[in-house]
Parts: sequence; structure tokens; C-alpha cells
Amino acid sequence: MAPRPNGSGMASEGWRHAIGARKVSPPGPGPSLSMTLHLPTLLLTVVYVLILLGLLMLHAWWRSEGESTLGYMAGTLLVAAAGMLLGSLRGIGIDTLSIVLGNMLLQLSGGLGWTTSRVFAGRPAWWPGIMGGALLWGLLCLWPTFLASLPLRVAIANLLVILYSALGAWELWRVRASLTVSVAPALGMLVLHGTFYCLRLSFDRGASIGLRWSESGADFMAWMVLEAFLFANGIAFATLAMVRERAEQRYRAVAYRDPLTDIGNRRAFTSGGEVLLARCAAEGRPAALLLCDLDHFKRLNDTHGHAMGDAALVAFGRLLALGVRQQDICGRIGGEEFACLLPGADRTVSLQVAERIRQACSELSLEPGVRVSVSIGVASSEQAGYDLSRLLALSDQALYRAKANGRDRVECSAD
Ligand SMILES: Nc1nc2c(ncn2[C@@H]2O[C@H](COP(=O)(O)OP(=O)(O)OP(=O)(O)O)[C@@H](O)[C@H]2O)c(=O)[nH]1
Repeated sequence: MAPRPNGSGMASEGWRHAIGARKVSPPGPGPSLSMTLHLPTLLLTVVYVLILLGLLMLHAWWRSEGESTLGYMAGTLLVAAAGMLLGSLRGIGIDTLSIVLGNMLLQLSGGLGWTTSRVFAGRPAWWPGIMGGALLWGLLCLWPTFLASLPLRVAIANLLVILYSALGAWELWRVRASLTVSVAPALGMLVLHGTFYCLRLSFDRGASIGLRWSESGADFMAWMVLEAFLFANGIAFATLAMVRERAEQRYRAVAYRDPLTDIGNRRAFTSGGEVLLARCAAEGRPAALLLCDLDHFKRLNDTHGHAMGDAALVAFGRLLALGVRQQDICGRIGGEEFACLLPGADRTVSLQVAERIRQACSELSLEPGVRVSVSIGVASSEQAGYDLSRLLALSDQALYRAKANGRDRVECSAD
């Protein structure tokens, strides 16, 4: 006959030792400040919170149009709720099921938690890894000695939790430099969770250290459930914050990009330009603005079709983006109108840059026989100061003159 299990690795003696929760009082005289961790209350609370957070994550996943990080976090929380509930059902005749299945679910939750970090870091889910802990637990439970030994089960369960927490933290740590969102809260949660289970590994070995599990075990169990409550809340909201922050960045990138030419749009040019001009003003450096307008663009559209017009816009956008320095800001600010802000460029330099752009545009070859030219108006901080709208207005006047003087030319606002 297989030895009868005497507890559990993860959620031992749950309901039966509900009353085993202990009062923690500071030593010394005076009124005692005591704290009672009531296990059934804690268990019910944590299961309730896990389900609630899991459903919240499911909803957020559904609303996010497939942000899989949230899907895995939902799975982590809901499976953990089932595992904790089943794992705590001891003393009602289903101890073996509770130990085997309850802990398998908890390990599965650990695997899903690790995968949450993994997919957020841009790696695919790895199902052997997700299932590994649960399957290992199930296999070990086929070994009667393991099933009968509380210290062994506690040790293995602890090690698996530590392993999954460390793997989750490592996934975020590995790519922290490439992630533009703050991963520190989630990373911190995982490290604290792993550390807590390292402490459990040292202090809570069930009956093996001579303590009576029914007292100290249940006591530690209450702290474990409390930690699970805090960890579940912390990691769920930290994950949600990371995902939200990244989604905001994506929306912002879309809102600030011109979809046709893939360079910044007017919004991006204006907001980036104001920051750049303020910096130039503070550093006492000059700045210049080039306003570029493709010539006879309506005629190009009418003669060669809109697709050719679009191709010209894309080619000119690329020419601009590649033709200026990294610290310069370029944007498509209107239909066939582009702007470039050149920090550090005075009137002479900006005229040289504008002439180079004009020349490169005249050499663009869209199709045999199809040519495109650009007129450019230049204004610099020497005339306009560091006010973006004034620079735009003066460069627009210069552009108007370039058009009036025959197009395919550069004019400066002071000329
Ligand atoms: N293909 C294409 N055409 C566009 C786009 N945006 C604006 N346009 C066209 O660009 C043309 C601009 O025409 P106008 O403002 O008269 O300027 P222009 O023909 O270039 O004349 P000048 O500026 O005086 O040389 C219009 O016909 C717009 O329909 C676009 O995204 N794609």
C-alpha cells in the first residue's frame, strides 16, 4: 500500500489547519501589538483576488486585440486560483488529488508566469517549458516515497517556484536595454517572489526539522498565502502597466509618423522642432529651417497618375531623411510640402544644405522621362529668432519667392 501523504509541497494542511494561524507579538512589556493571519480568510481572499485579476487580464487581453502577454498573465492567475483552491482542500478525503493536481496547477501557473515575461520580451512561448514543472511534479508523485515525504515535496515545489521566478526575471533582465518601457517593478516583484521561496526553502522543511507541521507549517502557510496575495496583485498590475506603456508608445509612433513616406508628420515636426529650437536657444547655437515644396506636383499627378505622385513623395522623403544629419528633424508637413530643421546651421550652411537637397531631387529618377524638382525657402534664427512659427512663416515667404522666380531653386528669407 502506498504511504499516505501527510501534507503538501505548496499548500499543505490548508483548511484542516485553519486554526493553526498564530498571533505574532513583539517581545517586551506594554500593550502587545499582535497580528493574526487567519488562513481560511487569507485563502479565500487570495483565490477571489486571483480570479478577479485573471478576469481583468482576460478582458484587457480581449480589448488589446491579441497582446499575448496579457493572455498569459490571465492564464497564470486563473490557473493559480484553481491550484490554490484544490491544493488547500485537505482533510476531506481527497488529499492525494489535492497534493498531485493542486501542485501541478500551481507549477503550470509558474510556467505561464515565466512565459508572460518571455513573450513580453519578444520571445515565443515554449510549451515544454510551460508544462515542464507540472509534468515533473506529476511524475514525481508516481514515486510513493516522494508522495509520502513532506520535506521532499516542499523542497521540490520551492525549487520549481524559484526556478520559474528566476527565469521570468531573467527574460526581462536580458532585454531591459532594448525595452523602452520600465520593467523594474515586474522585475522587482519576481526577484522578491523568488527570494521569499528561497527563505521558505531554508526555514520551512515541514516535519524534517523536527517542528510539528500542524503548528509551524500552518503558520508559514499563512505567510505564504499572504505573499501570494501581494505578489499576484503586484505582478498583475506591473504587467498591465508595462503592456499599457508599450501600447502607448506604439500609438504615439503611429500618430507621429507619415504613413506614406515613413518620416515624421507635422505633429512630430512641430513638437520635436520646438524642443530642438529651445535647446539651440539655451546653448546659443544658430538653427535654420528649410521649407521644401515639390514643383508642379499637380501636373505630375495629372500626367502620370497618383501612384507616380506618391512614388515621388516617398523618394523625396527618403532623400531628405538620408540627406541630413541625425540631429536634424525632417517631416512631411503637408501634401507635397516638407520641412527640415537644422540645429547648429547658420545662414551659409543652411543654404548649402538646401542646395544639396535641391540638386539631389533634380537627379531623382522615378521612371525614364519622369523628373521632379523642388523649391526651397530657408529661414534662420539669425533673422527669425528661435520661434518655430516665425521660422515657418519666413521660410514660407522665401519659398513663395522661389516659386515666383521660376521654381527648382533655393531662396533665403534675408535675400
Ligand atoms: N499623389 C499624391 N498627391 C498629393 C498628395 N497630397 C497632395 N497631393 C497633391 O499635390 C498637389 C499640389 O498641388 P498644388 O498645391 O497646386 O501645387 P503644385 O502643383 O506643386 O504647384 P507649385 O507648388 O506651385 O509648383 C494637389 O494636386 C494634391 O492633390 C499625396 O499624398 N499623394
